Formats: sequence, structure tokens, C-alpha cells
Amino acid sequence: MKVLVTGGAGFIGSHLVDALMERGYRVRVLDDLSAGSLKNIEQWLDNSRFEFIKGDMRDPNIVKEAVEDVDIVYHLAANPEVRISAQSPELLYETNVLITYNLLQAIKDSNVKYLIFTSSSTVYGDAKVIPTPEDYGPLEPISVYGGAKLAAEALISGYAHIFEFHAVVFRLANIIGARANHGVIYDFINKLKKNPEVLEILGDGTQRKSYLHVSDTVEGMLHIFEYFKKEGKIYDVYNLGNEDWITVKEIAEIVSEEMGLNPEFRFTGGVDGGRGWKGDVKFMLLDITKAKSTGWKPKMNSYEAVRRTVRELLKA
Ligand SMILES: O=c1ccn([C@@H]2O[C@H](COP(=O)(O)OP(=O)(O)O[C@H]3O[C@H](CO)[C@H](O)[C@H](O)[C@H]3O)[C@@H](O)[C@H]2O)c(=O)[nH]1
Repeated sequence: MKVLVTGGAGFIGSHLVDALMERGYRVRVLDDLSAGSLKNIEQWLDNSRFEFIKGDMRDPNIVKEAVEDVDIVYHLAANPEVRISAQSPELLYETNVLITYNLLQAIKDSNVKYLIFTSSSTVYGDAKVIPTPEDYGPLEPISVYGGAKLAAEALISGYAHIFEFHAVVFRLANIIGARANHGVIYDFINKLKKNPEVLEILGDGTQRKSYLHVSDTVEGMLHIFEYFKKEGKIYDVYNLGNEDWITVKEIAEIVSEEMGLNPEFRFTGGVDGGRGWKGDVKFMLLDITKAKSTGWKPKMNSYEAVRRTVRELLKA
């Protein structure tokens, strides 16, 4: 079985590559290294089962080349920054929707049988039902990023039905862990390294979200993909997250404690009632009943995942 991982040199992608290589697959990575790094996959570069293509998926020819002889595609390449929604909507469109379209155009003329896509909890926007199940609707993303992920999901469903391949979509909570190079924990650590006395917290600090460790995420994706294959459906969607949530202020406390610091917290107040930025979802908790019904469950809750991530990032 040959597997293509788009974004395989990135944060979540490289952990997925580790797991696939350890399971004996032949793995090809397509990554433009804009956010990812060769360091994340360096242990596999000389392995005969591994292949790396450096390329930008906005170029359809590179994508066509990458899907050649591939049976399974894990599509993780994306710009993951919700916060650039106001400044760079066209970039979010290109790096989430256009590249997915290019991939689907390449898949329709290929031998690919399965596509696995990492979508996001942000497709739900400010959900009125919490925890939010997969069939919640109407979906009203509140960021361009969330809208782009939803558009990508919709294209995948349409192509899977028309061109007869199978696709499973994972709507991910906030994923954290070693190799993360963006997000709240990474930001707090860097801010405190620069100034151990004061920590600026965007928004009012009450933003509540569910955080899932990348090891639980990869295990969940691989486990549910096997279940999905056995079920034989054309298309399905799964939430992947934790059953608890943690506030930004609590994350700040854990980061400070792990760094042995006692900084003054300065809240910026944020926008629209304490959001870190326009489009920041204030309360996110996914209903993971469906994922759990396949036999998967997270090993770490949000608090444990945050603490472990702080330690992993400080060690790196
Ligand atoms: O310096 C900072 C950075 C972040 N925050 C706050 O921390 C929370 C988490 O922010 P992150 O940047 O870590 O993550 P997001 O919730 O914006 O988005 C993350 O999770 C989403 C899914 O929930 C998406 O998939 C996305 O790609 C991924 O980056 C936000 O409420 C934000 O306001 C701060 O207070 N200060």
C-alpha cells in the first residue's frame, strides 16, 4: 500500500508519517516546507519506503505527480491560522480550498481509493449545541479559515460520490504536542522566554476549548480509518477532540508553572466580547460519541495534553 501524506513535514503530518512508517507502509510526503520542516521527517529520509517531494500544491502538475501510484491520500497540507482570516482571506482560500480542488482533480484521474482529510472544529462557528455533534447545522463558520475548511469538505464529498472513491473527514479540536510551531502554547512559551515578568494574553482569557494531544489524534485517525474501510461508506465525518475543555487563562497558568515563573497576566481584552481575534470561537467542545463508538478514546484529557505539550516544547 502506498500512502501520500500532503503536509507530511508539518506538525500533525509528521507524527502521522512516523506512525505510518512504523506500521510498514510505503510513504510519500508532499510538502512545500512553508510551515513544515525537513527536521520533522529527517529520520525517514534515507529509508527506501520513504519519498519526499518538495512542492506547492497550488501547482496542479506537482499534485498530479504526487498522487501517481498511490492508494491512500492523507490530506493535511493547509494554512492552519484562524487569526489571519481578516488580513489574508485569499491566502486561506488558496491554501485550503484551491489546493484541495487540485488534489481532487488529480485523484479523479488516478488509482486513489481512499482520501482522509483533516478539517476543523471551526466549521461549526459559534455552535448553539455544545458538545457539538457532526450532524449539527446549519453550519455557520465565523472565520474565513473555518469557511475554507467547510468548502473543502463539501468539494471532497461531491468528488467522492461522482468519481467513486471513499473519503473520511476529521473535524479536529485544537491539536497540540511536540513539533507544534504555532498556537497558544507555543506563543506563550515564546512570549515568556522574551519577557518572564509579563504575559500578554489575547482576549479576556475565558476562551474555552477542547485540546487533543497529537498522539491521540494520529491514533484516532488511523483507528477510525480502518473502521471506515470496513463499513464501506462513500463519505463520512468524525469529530476528534476531548470531552473536557480548558480556558486560555488556565493554559497560561500551566505554562508559567512549568517554566517556574510567576508573570503578571495582561489581558488585551480582545474583540467581540473577549475573543483573541475576529473569528476566534469563544467556546468549542466537540461531541465525540461517534468516534468513541468505533472503539477509540483519547488517553489524555485537555489538561494532561496541555501539560505534556508544554514539557515537550520546552525540551525541544
Ligand atoms: O498568544 C495567544 C495565542 C492564542 N490565544 C488564545 O488561545 C486560543 C487558542 O488559539 P490557537 O491559536 O492555539 O488556536 P485556534 O483555536 O485559533 O485554532 C486551532 O484549532 C482550530 C480547531 O479548533 C483549527 O483547526 C486551527 O487550525 C488551530 O490553529 C484562542 O482562543 C486565542 O484567542 C491567546 O490568548 N494568546
